[in-house]
Amino acid sequence: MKNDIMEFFKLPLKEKEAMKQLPGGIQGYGQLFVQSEEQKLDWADMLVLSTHPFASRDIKFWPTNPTTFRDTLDKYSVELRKLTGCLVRLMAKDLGIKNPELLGILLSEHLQSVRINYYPPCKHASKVLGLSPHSDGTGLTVLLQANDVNGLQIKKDDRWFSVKARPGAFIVNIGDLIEIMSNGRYKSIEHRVVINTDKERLSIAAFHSPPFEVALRPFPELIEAEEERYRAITVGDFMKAYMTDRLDGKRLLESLKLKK
Ligand SMILES: O=C(O)CCC(=O)C(=O)O
Ligand SMILES: [Fe+2]
Repeated sequence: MKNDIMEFFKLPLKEKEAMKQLPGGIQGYGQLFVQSEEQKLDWADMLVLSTHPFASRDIKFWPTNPTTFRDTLDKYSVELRKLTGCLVRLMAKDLGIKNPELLGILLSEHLQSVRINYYPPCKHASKVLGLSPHSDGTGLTVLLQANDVNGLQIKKDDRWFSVKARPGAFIVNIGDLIEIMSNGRYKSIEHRVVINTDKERLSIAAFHSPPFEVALRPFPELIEAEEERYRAITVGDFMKAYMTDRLDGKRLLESLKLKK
């Protein structure tokens, strides 16, 4: 996967633009969260692809150069779904959720998409951000810092900490949807990407979420003993709100809290 994405981003712009996003769409090569002509853009190119369910795949956006790309992504996404399934089972156990139906919400035909990020170096690195501060609007994200270059930072106690890139290691980020479902026991993590002056950086984020029609709310088993902390919203409505706004920390999730 690493080699295939490196080769893809090395292609001339014209070739990459064959996979260009279409107006109003999310999948494809380009940028996301662009709301205005005046907005300062993040210092990155990205390729966004839906990988699961099969019907959500828009194959015209899947590169054919390198020739192995499609097959590699197919295999990579299947393996990451298995990994996510294991993690979710462990989390459900940790939360004490036994109801198989609830577990099914997390595990059933969930949505999976990947965002492949390419951050070019920048001489004025301190003046740009690779990716603005945000928490992921998903359930669980499995992230690979693909060429082992640092850049990811997480926010803790109002300070930014760098996450060291370790060869072959995945980073698992809790997304906003799991924060809601766990009634805040698991917190989504705010993160951003900073740019290097001399090194390019590549990453692959794989996002996993329940299907659009699922009404997200804290699991009933959890709120028997504690108060409900989040307003219910469907996955589809959450994602729509997330994708049509700019990235801004955990603002959207905060707006769903019942007590501020
Ligand atoms: O490039 C990274 O390390 C982070 C990417 C990320 O946060 C995202 O795609 O949501
Ligand atoms: Fe992210």
